[in-house]
Amino acid sequence: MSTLQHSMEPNVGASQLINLDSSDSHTETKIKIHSVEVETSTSPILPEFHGVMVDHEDIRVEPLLNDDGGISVTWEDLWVTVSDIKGRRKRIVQGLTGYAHPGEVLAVMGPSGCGKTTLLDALAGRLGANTRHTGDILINGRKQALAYGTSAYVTQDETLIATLTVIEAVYYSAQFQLPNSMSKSEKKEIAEITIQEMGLHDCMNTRIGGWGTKGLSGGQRRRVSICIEILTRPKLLFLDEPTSGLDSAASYYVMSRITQLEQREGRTIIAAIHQPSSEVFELFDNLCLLSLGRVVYFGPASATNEFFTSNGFIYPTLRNPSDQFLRMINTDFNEDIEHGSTGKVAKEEVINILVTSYNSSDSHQRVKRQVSDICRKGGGSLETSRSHASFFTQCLVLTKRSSVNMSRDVGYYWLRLAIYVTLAVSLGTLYYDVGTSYSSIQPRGALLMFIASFLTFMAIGGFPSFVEDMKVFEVESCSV
Ligand SMILES: Nc1ncnc2c1ncn2[C@@H]1O[C@H](COP(=O)(O)OP(=O)(O)OP(=O)(O)O)[C@@H](O)[C@H]1O
Repeated sequence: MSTLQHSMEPNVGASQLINLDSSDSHTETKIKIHSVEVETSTSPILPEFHGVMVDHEDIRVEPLLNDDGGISVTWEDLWVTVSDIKGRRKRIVQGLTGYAHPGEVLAVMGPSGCGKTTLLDALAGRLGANTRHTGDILINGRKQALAYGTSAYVTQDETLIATLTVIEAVYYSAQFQLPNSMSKSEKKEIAEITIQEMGLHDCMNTRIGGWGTKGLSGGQRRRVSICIEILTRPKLLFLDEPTSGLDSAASYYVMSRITQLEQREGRTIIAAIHQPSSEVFELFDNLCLLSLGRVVYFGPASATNEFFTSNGFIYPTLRNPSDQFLRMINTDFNEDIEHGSTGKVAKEEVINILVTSYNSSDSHQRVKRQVSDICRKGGGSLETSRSHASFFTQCLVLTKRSSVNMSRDVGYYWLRLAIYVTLAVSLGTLYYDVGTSYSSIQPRGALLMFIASFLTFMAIGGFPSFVEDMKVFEVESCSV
């Protein structure tokens, strides 16, 4: 047993390095705190932890209240179904219960198609029209909508304007997301700092690129998307595959910068992630492991290994743990898994064993307790509204951005301009001096008809660009 010497600030997140004074050796040890369950007569808010006697082995600090305006999200018995073309309903996620605290990263992991994105969409209120959900999704213990700018969602697919440079894309976004009370230079500074935080300073002036034009690499584009979403410093951040397309070093740097922000600003982060390296995995506070839409495990990420081992699934210690347990619960490929007591078992059986074990485990009871505690105690009051740029500024910035985009798109703008000029000269020559007599009515009518039909057909050529713009509009209108 040791004494927790360090007093924690109210807005400090759960993953903090604190000094622990070991009473017997008098040596200072740095430990990472995941969560603490301490029963005291005082409030369990973090600042009350002065001098509490806690177990050295597994100290867990779980802030139950967030008076600093942090956001706790809970979901209880969440089911999401989707209707197929025959009208039958297919279950995508089945009876999920969990929570995400301010100052913590919750990683949602599982094989492809297990329902990670669907869970994020349900929590963010972005489910599609053909999906239905039941169960409670609560923000700080209440059913409430989040104000503008308090949450952000980085989707799996990037919707960026290919012709813009990195700084332009982020700065334009800053101009219409950040409030009018900020000066242009402040907005630019925030854009530049955010770009630097995501390690993109070397390619600030590189065009994003896209179909037909090479620009940023896939991983860099991913980071630009993250930059744009974190500009408003949202309290709740959903990240769908933030590290896809990144090499392991870049994944680590991106995730560690995101977690630094989360610790500094008491942000709640829920990230669906495919295959993190061991180092990235260590950055997660809690893990929600899904398979076939069911929870296989929910709890501290650091205790996942123990959960699998206690259920008879042992994997080599020197391998990346997430690779190992994701392989065990992936039903897309047939492979029997070594099970301690019964020899080899099929993947479906592995999942059944794990789901049954989790449902009857202490971890599951702890999650339920946490959810009901959060719901009972609620949380700090949420911001009712955050200001953003006025309608007029938004129109101005979007018009400017659109003009820059079009002027850089040779096919869309300059080629058309050349065609129009050529056509105007040709038609002008053909119909030059048609006169003003009755006989000139017919050539005038023909000219008008030709111009009208030509412009209509030319407008169809702009359709692909319009579709791209609509994608950007959809993403931006969801976040603004
Ligand atoms: N709107 C929808 N209509 C039909 N099926 C859907 C819909 N949304 C999700 N699904 C199905 O639900 C399952 C889970 O999809 P989801 O995108 O949540 O998986 P995921 O775990 O995020 O996968 P990945 O890691 O490959 O992105 C998939 O089989 C998918 O086809």
